[in-house]
Amino acid sequence: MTNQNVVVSDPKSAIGMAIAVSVSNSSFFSPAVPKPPTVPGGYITISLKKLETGGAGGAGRVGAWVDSMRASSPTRIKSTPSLSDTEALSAWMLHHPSALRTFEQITNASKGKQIVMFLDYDGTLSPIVEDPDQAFMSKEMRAAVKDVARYFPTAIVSGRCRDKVYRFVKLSELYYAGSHGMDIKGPAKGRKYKKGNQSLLCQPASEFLPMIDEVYKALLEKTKSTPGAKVENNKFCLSVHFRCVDEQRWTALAEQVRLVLNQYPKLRLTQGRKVLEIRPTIKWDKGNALEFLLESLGERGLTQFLCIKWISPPCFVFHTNEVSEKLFSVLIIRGDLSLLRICQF
Ligand SMILES: O=P(O)(O)OC[C@H]1O[C@H](O[C@H]2O[C@H](CO)[C@@H](O)[C@H](O)[C@H]2O)[C@H](O)[C@@H](O)[C@@H]1O
Repeated sequence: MTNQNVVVSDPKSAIGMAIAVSVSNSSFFSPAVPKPPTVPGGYITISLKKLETGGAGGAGRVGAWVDSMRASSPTRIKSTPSLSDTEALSAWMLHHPSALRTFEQITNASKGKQIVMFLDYDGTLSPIVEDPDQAFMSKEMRAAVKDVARYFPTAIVSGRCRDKVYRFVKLSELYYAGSHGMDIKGPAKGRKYKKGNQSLLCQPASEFLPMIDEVYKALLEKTKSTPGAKVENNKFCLSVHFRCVDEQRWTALAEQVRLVLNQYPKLRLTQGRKVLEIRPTIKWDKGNALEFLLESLGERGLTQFLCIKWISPPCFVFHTNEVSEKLFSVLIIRGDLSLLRICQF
């Protein structure tokens, strides 16, 4: 597994990095990068879609938004997977070799590296629920994360407001990157990875705070006539949830959002799971947050990393930061080890 050149491409997958890899002994990996299908007991990751905002021509644009809203499949656990789900899973597994058979290679690649753990929150540490304020994590999950953080620097990278994620997770020894990576803070507790007394803080979109606040109020007002719509203030970005909105009203909701956003060309719209996300146009996302955290760990004397990202669907991705990086990833669907697969992102 040598000479793998890693290119960080688009900011998505649940924690924000899609990575293209060229691998010399490519037989180890499958060439394409299909998304894992919906699997029994699992979730599907919805690709981030950049949706145009600003300018005229509202009707066509709203239509495109609504198409995209429809295309974002529900992420609830399916109790009875359909035949096509099962077929899609089998086809996907065929192209993704079992990680169990190459486990030695995986552990060899981790030798001499600092393991760093990156975790998503919604749909990974907590189940997807209708009310975003009720997305609690279980005691068991908290204990598991606490355990991991005893051994490796551990970060939670989320689209949510950092304080809110902290209130859910309640572990002061972790790194938190909220607002899609635009609000990063180092551990309040534990000096192991700290530089002197300095606590790490990075907020590259702080100039947008007043604008986000203003747009939050405008969206609250504009969408109040849409039953089920919920606007969430994530500090440096906003979410308009439509999980509980009747599909008949999605067009009206998209139009309400468009009317507000038309006044703010410095904001852009993206889409998550049953949610429209409004963010500053700055070139900063979860991938940048991940790189920033690795750099800052580097300044603290740690250099060779093996990053493990745990994303939705529950998945571990291993990523080293060696020059001409070696990268491979392993996808594990919770609860079924036979689904531990090598993937290429
Ligand atoms: O990029 P992420 O870290 O995955 O954040 C995306 C959104 O996550 C949260 O919403 C999602 O989870 C909710 C609770 O389970 C669910 O109700 C919602 O439908 C999901 O989209 C969060 O509340 C949003 O602000 C984030 O944009």
